[in-house]
Amino acid sequence: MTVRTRFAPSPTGYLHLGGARTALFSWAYARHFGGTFILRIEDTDLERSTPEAVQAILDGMNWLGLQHDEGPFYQMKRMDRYREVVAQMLEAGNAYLCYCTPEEVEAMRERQRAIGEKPRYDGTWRPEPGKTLPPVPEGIRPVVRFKNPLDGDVTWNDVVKGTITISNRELDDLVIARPDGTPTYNFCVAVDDWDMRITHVIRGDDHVNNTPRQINILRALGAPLPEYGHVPMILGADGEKLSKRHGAVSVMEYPAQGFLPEAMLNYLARLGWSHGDEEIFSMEQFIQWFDLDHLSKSPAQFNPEKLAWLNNHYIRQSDDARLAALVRPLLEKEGAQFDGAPALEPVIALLKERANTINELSEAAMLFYRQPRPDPALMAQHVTEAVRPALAQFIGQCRGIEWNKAALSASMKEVLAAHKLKMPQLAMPLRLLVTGQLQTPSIDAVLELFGRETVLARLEKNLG
Ligand SMILES: Nc1ncnc2c1ncn2[C@@H]1O[C@H](COP(=O)(O)OP(=O)(O)OP(=O)(O)O)[C@@H](O)[C@H]1O
Repeated sequence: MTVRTRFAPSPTGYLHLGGARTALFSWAYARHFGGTFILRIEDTDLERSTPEAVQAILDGMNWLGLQHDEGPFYQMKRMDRYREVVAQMLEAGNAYLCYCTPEEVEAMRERQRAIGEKPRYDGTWRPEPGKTLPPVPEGIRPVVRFKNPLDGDVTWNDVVKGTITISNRELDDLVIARPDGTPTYNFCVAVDDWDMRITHVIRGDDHVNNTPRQINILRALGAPLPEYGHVPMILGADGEKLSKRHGAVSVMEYPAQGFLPEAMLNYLARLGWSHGDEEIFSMEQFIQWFDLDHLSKSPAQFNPEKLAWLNNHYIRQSDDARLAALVRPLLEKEGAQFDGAPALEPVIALLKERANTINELSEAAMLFYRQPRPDPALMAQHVTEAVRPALAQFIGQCRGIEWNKAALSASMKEVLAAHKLKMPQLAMPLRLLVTGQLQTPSIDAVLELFGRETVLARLEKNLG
């Protein structure tokens, strides 16, 4: 059997980390078994679905590299198929027309609530052998209801949660088509999973309540049942379920903030799944390891610090050319001047250790691409009369040394010894004069990158 999994978001907003993590598990399960991963857009909620949200989902999946093998299938394009199945179910007696108005259904529920019963459809229009149905009222367009079994249980062996049993008495005769003929959610999902030959439905556990309804519909259709695995929810830092309606951030905010897709994937993979103590792994490794046995049964909370830590790891691992290509447009936006400035790649190499995001890397790199404007108060504090002679000697030595980190460091040490100063007394004014700021990576490395002519020009200009 070929494993076939699907991710089935509704385009009622962007893709957030909770949905993306669930998509990742579904994708990885298919990849692990050399199976097929299907993308299905559940766009039947016409009021809330938008083309922009569809695009946002596709963009998010694409950024993460969660390529689908089939689809995207759009439910709105499958209406004829749903109507066909509704007709078949009516024909087979698995569904029936119900002429109750919404007001009558509400009144029915009120009565049940009043006597302390769980509100449910009372079966007025449900055909049973020997039962006489009420006369069909004039001018009412009926809904179609599914003839849910009255007794017994629905049991499935959830691949994440273990055995789950729901009594059929808990389940109403679900409306599967509205008065205008449009099909409803659980019905469409069941037909789709059947038609798309889904073998494993891996989805968030917010869907557990839908599963017995879908199983009953699939059974009535004579369709094979997929395995179901309900993965725990991802909670936001506030402990609430991440949700579009609850202000969760779009996956696409993360590239904008300077996160790398491999860091995000690694982070998401560990949200609710583990392989021993492994924290850092590639997607190839993840696909090889991924199974449904090591999923956590409790919700996982989003932890921005851990994501930042992983991003820093992947930034350090990335080659400088790739990082430079990501950083350059950000620098350009900040008005960076590249003429006569150090090449970007060695700058990246110097700074990437400490950057948690590409944006931080870009901010740090600006040091090399703007004119320094040392603050006069800081100048007065650091460029004192006591250090000026030392600076003058250093400038003099700069002409005669080889221009590299080791030679610069040796030259500075010589100046310190001659003037009985400590390193910060020379390094701080040098930083201020050459870069305009006090916080930089090690001064010898910074000076090396700027190059002899720029360093001397800036020292001479800013020393006045
Ligand atoms: N916070 C979450 N954690 C894990 N999975 C989630 C989360 N929110 C949604 N999912 C899962 O993502 C998949 C796609 O969901 P869908 O796009 O329909 O979101 P939704 O359930 O409408 O979410 P929302 O509550 O944000 O509107 C489903 O399998 C759903 O269970």
